[in-house]
Amino acid sequence: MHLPADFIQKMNTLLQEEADRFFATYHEEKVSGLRINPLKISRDEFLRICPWNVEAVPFCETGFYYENDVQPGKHPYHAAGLYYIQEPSAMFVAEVLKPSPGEKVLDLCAAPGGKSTQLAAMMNNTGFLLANEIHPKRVKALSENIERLGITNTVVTNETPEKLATRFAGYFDKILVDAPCSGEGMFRKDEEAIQFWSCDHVKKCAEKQRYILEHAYEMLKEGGILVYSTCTFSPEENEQTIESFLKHHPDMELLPIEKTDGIQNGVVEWTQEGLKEIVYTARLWPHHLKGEGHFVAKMKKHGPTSPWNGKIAKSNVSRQMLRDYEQFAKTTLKTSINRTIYAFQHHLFALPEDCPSFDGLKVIRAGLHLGELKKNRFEPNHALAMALTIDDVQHYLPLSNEEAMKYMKGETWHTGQDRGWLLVTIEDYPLGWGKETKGIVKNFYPKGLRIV
Ligand SMILES: C[S@@+](CC[C@H](N)C(=O)[O-])C[C@H]1O[C@@H](n2cnc3c(N)ncnc32)[C@H](O)[C@@H]1O
Repeated sequence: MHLPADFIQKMNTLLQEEADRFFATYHEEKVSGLRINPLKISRDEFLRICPWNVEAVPFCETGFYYENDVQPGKHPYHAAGLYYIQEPSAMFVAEVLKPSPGEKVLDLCAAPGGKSTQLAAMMNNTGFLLANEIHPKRVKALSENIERLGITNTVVTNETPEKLATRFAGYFDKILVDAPCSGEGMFRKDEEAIQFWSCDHVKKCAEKQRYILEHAYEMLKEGGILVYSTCTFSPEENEQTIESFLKHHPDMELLPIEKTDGIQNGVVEWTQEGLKEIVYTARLWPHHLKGEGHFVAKMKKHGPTSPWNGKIAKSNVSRQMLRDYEQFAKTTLKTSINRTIYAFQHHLFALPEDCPSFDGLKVIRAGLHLGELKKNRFEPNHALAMALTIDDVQHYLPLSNEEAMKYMKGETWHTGQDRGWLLVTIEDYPLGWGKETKGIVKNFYPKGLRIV
């Protein structure tokens, strides 16, 4: 691995006698992790069915290390949303924000969704999570991950922080800014981050982070909590970004983060003006724990903030649309969806609780995508399958691991029965829909997700 000379010099100056231990980690193997999805599976159940050797991540209750020679991302359990592949240090960030069920939460820089999926699970799919991503390509991956993990309390948008701030001033209980950064902490995993790195890039990232934080501040309610994180080592993007933000916002208080298992304090000497409380922030270093580099700061807003004065979204579904959906629900489901139902053209969505109106925003996913009305027939969406359990449906088709791989390739099934919509499952966890007519199950696994 060829590290930039300026980076080596900078880290030597910052770390001094620790530098050798730090650089030695670049000769070690990367660590790989997955985080189970408690919306679908418990820790004990996962350990019962898990086909690989795994070891608990000490600073995240739902996190596990796995060995580098296995590929959990290719197993049907991944397609069933039982876990999310995530770099272990990154798992600590959502643990610091720790939203509760029923809260209003914003993940401002959310793609591909590692932290959003963790936050939604902590909220137990209740309340309202806005997962936003500015990049139009990256937002698709975010939306797919929200779907795969069976998340129903989340609206995914593709907006700038500025535009969101005009709509959500004073709205959120909790906000995460997992900022775009120079990615120094990911050099072991991501060669591209090395190619991109320069002292100038670090400076530009720091400017961008300040702009994003300003808008996050506007959207936080009085008493609200803001967590800022990066996956870089540079003080300009970490201690100094936070020091400068706090200087401009004296009503924001830096809160101590509890540190265990090798997590270190932020460094006062790396600030510009010697802010003592910066030790409350957390640094995750690859030479102190099993994970890559991360920085996390937690802050509380004390200043008076005008309460949000926007509108709540109302159902716009016609009687006919509702009748068509109910016809499907009566024959296929054993559960009812007790949320506001909203139509975008022919598509129906079940909105999160007390969902604000999002007219005029670029919405990629509005809560749970129920399905589409096609010539007075309702066709369920893959997202609905992913949010159900076998107890929620009239009929399901249990598959073995080998059969599940065939399903994910798009194969049809001969069953000899005629039961209509079936939830296709592995180990009782949904993989998608099949429609059984005259003995044959047509495959509704989305074409874009199929394996070749
Ligand atoms: C560190 S990544 C987020 C990772 C994500 N939170 C996760 O856990 O999967 C930072 C994200 O910020 C986005 N971003 C870049 N510029 C931005 C800006 N000006 N405002 C908001 N987000 C931005 C990037 O496209 C990128 O997806």
